[in-house]
Amino acid sequence: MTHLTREDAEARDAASPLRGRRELFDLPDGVVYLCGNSLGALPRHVPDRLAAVVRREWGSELVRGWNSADWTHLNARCGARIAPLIGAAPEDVTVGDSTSVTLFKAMVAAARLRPDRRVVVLEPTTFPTDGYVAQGVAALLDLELRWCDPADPAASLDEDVAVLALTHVDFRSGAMFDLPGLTAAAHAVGAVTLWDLCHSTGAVPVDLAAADADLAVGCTYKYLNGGPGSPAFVWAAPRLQDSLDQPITGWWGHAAPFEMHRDFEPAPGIQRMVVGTPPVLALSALESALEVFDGVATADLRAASLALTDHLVELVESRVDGFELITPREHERRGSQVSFRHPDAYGVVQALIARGVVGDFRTPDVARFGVAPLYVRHVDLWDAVEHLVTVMESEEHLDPAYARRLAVT
Ligand SMILES: Cc1ncc(COP(=O)(O)O)c(C=O)c1O
Ligand SMILES: Nc1c(O)cccc1C(=O)C[C@H](N)C(=O)O
Repeated sequence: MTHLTREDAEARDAASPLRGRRELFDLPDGVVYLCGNSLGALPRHVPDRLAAVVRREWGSELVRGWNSADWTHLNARCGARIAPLIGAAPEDVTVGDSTSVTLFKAMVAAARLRPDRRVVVLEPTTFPTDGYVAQGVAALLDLELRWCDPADPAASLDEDVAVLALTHVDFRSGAMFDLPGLTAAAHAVGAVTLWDLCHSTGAVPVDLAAADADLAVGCTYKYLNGGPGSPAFVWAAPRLQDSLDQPITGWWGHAAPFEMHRDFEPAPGIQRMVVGTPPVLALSALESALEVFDGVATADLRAASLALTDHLVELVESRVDGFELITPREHERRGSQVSFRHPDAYGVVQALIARGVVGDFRTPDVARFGVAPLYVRHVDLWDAVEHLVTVMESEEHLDPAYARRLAVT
């Protein structure tokens, strides 16, 4: 039995620099939400803001909204709000297409920065879309994929490598790569880096400028709470932007879209990564959602996330048996989730969901708990583990209703 109590958890929440932020979110009663690394929670003010965009900007303004509501600059406005969370200048980030499409554009552009080289290094346990997109890019540009050892990606670098493409925080284990160190190792052999920040941004601050990184992409529906399917962001170092040759040359990436010229001429800066008409409703929801980060220091975000994930590890390890931690214990190697292997992980996760503790399962045997520091409290973790103890003691996880099926989550 742990020496930790619910009162200790309450005291930790009261001392947290992020205390009170949870009130900005509309979370259902009785739910402990530990899946913000898949789909972030709904900020309370977003439904009214979105309704106003639909009624006033679209309904009343009609096509005039491009100017009167400044829809034209929504991509850039969202990018500017994300920038401080990734160590970027506001003008160096834009938002618009899905993560997979954005990865495709960025990977082609990255490879074209090194036209004399043929190898893309990536990691075999990366999120599937990253590998699939790389396979498509390799086929298109006649490149070779080199799957590195996740324990040592730098060992796969040599002077044939054009691009090192890594996901900063692993979706399954929550393990985090050394972004500055691997960026420097890639640069030492003349390669460029493409970082996927899907599982970092909004929970794990990064400093792309300080690391002298090259390109980065990330989704906005996880810790940025942009809503299901909200569009992804892309950043490129200012020193590279005017050399980026991305493959989907649409009119919104043109230097003068409304001049309607015959030939493509890329816009200056990061705008050239944009393709077509921005998804105004999705970007409006995202722009509004990002307000929950106003006044949040990135150091506080990280400190809160680490305190919470430490606490969750301690609670699980002291109160239940049979769960093998696969998330690194070292702070410098951990993102903002805690994952355990368990032979009945699928049933455990389903039994917890039935009790209102929403985490998720990842094949083959991983129970994954995302910790979004803006709205997950220490008491939530305490309550979640209380449920876990009951599930294991009463063997609810072995209920035939939880026999493993293919699920969308
Ligand atoms: C690392 C990573 N990359 C990409 C994606 C998703 O790409 P998309 O938004 O295109 O579905 C995810 C999660 O879905 C992810 O975890
Ligand atoms: N993007 C998702 C989706 O379209 C459906 C279901 C889940 C997702 C996710 O985001 C999964 C997530 N990237 C993961 O880390 O597993």
